[in-house]
Amino acid sequence: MATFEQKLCTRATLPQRIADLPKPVVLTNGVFDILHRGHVTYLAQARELGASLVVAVNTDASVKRLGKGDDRPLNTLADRMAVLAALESVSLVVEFDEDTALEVVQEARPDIYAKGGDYVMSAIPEGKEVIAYGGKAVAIDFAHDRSTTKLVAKIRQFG
Ligand SMILES: Nc1ncnc2c1ncn2[C@@H]1O[C@H](COP(=O)(O)OP(=O)(O)OP(=O)(O)O)[C@@H](O)[C@H]1O
Ligand SMILES: O=P(O)(O)O[C@@H]1O[C@H]([C@H](O)CO)[C@@H](O)[C@H](O)[C@@H]1O
Repeated sequence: MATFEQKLCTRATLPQRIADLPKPVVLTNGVFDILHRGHVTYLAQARELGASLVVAVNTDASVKRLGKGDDRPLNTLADRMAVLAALESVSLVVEFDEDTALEVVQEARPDIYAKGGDYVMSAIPEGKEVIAYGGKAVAIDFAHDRSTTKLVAKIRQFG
């Protein structure tokens, strides 16, 4: 097993694994189907908000329910998690099968919840929850105009 795979974490062990991380802990969530520059910049900025970064990743079934397209995700959960775990900015990677990461936030109780600037913190369940228990919710501005959907469209153009 590659060393970075030690960052992969089950839901059952999440609270204990978080207890062992340097504080403050930042948590974010998402699909991360084809990783791009926007993602890695955003994750590095999220990590800089604290001392550790936990990434909760949508299962393949929960991605399907998000309506990004019948062919999504292109990369399986196991592959998306492994790629994220290999990043220097990332401390732990966990999956979630619910429609939102609210339950993960309730189990993990991060000091800081971060999401890309396409979300309004006070409008999403994860942001509301962190604010309610006295944590911080931070929307990080987009540094690069990139998206997995755009990349897929570009690839299809030449297919
Ligand atoms: N270009 C970007 N800059 C900064 N943050 C981003 C960027 N793209 C996505 N993010 C953030 O990364 C997280 C995961 O995003 P997501 O997987 O939805 O990326 P995406 O490329 O927009 O995907 P898709 O095109 O499939 O919707 C979200 O919190 C999102 O806000
Ligand atoms: O990668 P995405 O599409 O930005 O990730 C989604 O974020 C949603 C957000 O946290 C608002 O609740 C979440 O609900 C969804 O399950 C995806 O993780």
